[in-house]
Amino acid sequence: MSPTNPRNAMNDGILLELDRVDAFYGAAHILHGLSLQVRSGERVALVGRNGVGKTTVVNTILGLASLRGGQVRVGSQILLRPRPYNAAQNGVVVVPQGRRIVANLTVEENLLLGAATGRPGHWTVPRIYELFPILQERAHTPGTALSGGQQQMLAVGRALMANPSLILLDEPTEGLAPVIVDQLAVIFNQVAAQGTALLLIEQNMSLVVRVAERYYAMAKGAVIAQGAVHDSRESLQDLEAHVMV
Ligand SMILES: Nc1ncnc2c1ncn2[C@@H]1O[C@H](COP(=O)(O)OP(=O)(O)OP(=O)(O)O)[C@@H](O)[C@H]1O
Repeated sequence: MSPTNPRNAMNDGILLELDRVDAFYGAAHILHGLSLQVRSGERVALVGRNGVGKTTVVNTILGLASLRGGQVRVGSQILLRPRPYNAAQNGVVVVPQGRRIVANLTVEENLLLGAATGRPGHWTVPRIYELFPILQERAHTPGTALSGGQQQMLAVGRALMANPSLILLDEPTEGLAPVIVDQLAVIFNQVAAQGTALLLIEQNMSLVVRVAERYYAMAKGAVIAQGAVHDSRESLQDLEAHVMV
């Protein structure tokens, strides 16, 4: 994309683009000329060891880390100073690390929070309950009374309620049992098949090879490798080399 030609920017299928981004927390320089792109309907993984800056990518998009070089684009909007609401307004929704379920709201109320942007689309409460029947069973339970895996399903359901074009998933399987990770792999593929693009930040490469079609690998605040992902042993080994400590 040429940043000087906004007319082309409208219809090129790019949902998210970081272009040579430098981002900081105070004086701490975390992202160094980082570029990545997600297009309509893509399933992209962002991988790398602890502390390389993956969550800072999300925080930069949300304006929670300071963007001091390069630019961020969400949907057709180029953001020189991103604010937390810009992403959701442009169809890019985050499932944050740690899930952040609202404690004093029920499961259903947490889901309805996700619809606050008012974007119309496929996803409604009944459709979320079809995807996650356990959430319907527990609809009137406080959200934080759910198990870790169920809270992750609620966080994904809440994000879908915004009818996003792209969901950013920040380490969605952290701390979850393998059987729950398997269920989430199926769910993420169903969501993608319905047309929503995914940016999956993950340390569990067995999940990445089942969900993603291409990847970016980060080290020290920059992208150091990128390529295709296949559901194969070779691809798994290739990806694991980027996250092994
Ligand atoms: N609010 C903050 N202020 C200053 N430095 C921070 C802040 N948050 C994170 N950092 C630092 O920024 C760097 C990148 O952190 P970040 O959370 O983006 O990494 P990550 O790749 O997401 O790691 P993890 O997998 O552990 O979440 C780390 O060195 C971290 O200590």
